[in-house]
Amino acid sequence: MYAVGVSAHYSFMLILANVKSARKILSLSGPDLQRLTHLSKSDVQHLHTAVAISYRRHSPVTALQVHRGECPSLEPGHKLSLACPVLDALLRGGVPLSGITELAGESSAGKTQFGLQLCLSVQYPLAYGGLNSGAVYICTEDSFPIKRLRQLITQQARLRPELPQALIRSIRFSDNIYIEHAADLGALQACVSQRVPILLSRGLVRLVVVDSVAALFRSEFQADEGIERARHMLAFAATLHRLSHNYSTPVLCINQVTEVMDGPDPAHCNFGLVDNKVLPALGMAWANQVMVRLMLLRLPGCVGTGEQGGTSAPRRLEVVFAPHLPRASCLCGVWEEGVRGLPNRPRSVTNSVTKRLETTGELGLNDGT
Ligand SMILES: Nc1ncnc2c1ncn2[C@@H]1O[C@H](COP(=O)(O)OP(=O)(O)OP(=O)(O)O)[C@@H](O)[C@H]1O
Repeated sequence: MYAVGVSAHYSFMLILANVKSARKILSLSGPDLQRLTHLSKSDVQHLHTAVAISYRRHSPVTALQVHRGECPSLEPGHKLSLACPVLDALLRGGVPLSGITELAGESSAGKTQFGLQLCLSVQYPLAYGGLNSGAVYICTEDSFPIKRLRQLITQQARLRPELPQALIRSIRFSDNIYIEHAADLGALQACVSQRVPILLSRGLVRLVVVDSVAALFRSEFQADEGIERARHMLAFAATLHRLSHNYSTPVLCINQVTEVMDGPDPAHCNFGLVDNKVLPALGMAWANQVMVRLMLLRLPGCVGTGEQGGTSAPRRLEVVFAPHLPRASCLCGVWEEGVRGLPNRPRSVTNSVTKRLETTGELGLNDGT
């Protein structure tokens, strides 16, 4: 199919030359197109320009415009808030609007809790760190934790007391979260390449969460099918990148971890080895597709800064790599009302836990914030 603006004469010559798509026109050089269609040089130039213009989604933005903040569609500097000042400080504002952000961690580390919290945070107006839109949550493994989501919604006023309470009451959080289940890789690829773009293009969502990315790639390939697995993984990541960049939408991929059996390897340190024990799943092929890699590690003991005096197992959220962040970490916990970072030195950490965390060096890790 040709672009709007291609005249009947050009169409006739193109059909005769068996050039039947805009992609083919753009991939042929001027002289090649001239030779095949017998059009003049200026006609071919006009044809190339007409096809390129009608297929270009947005007009180009110069670096100067971005620098001056004259491109509102790019929302310069805006990030999706994690709904907690400590966590936002660690990530310098929150999750970036373009590129893949990965959150890896062991089972029960609290990865899904982060994903759910972002699905609520994205629904707030820009002024409160949201994107004024909904979220799509793609489950590949477990069923969607709907009860926990309902609980988090009812607890929003406690999690975010600084926000106008009327605003919190006015948002119909559960109406703006679209849940997808993908049981195999084919279903996952169909979901991200067919259904998710529709939600994004209609402005219904501006956050994509994949929970988890490792499950299907791990289960559908044997150990000797590494190349095939990498091929599928790159195709999947390319689709996510395209969606993220076209719609300026954060993509959060939750990942599992693998235990390192053969001792510490310094090469692993840059890719997420926490305490020389675990590494995010899916290897280097996947790591190269990720822009921001975060690790969540559950620590022993308990901390208590829950709104109603509740306690939580402490966690450490660590920036493993990101182009705009130093390697840093902070302590956090999961309470009934959601996930919260703990200020630099949490006063409410019980004495024994404080001692244990101090001896293991877990406290005072807010080095980069
Ligand atoms: N209502 C709640 N109140 C307090 N803490 C909770 C609540 N619900 C969940 N949690 C905490 O969150 C943990 C589970 O977190 P989550 O389901 O996000 O783990 P996960 O990292 O996604 O694990 P998996 O990889 O197994 O899915 C629980 O162990 C608990 O510590």
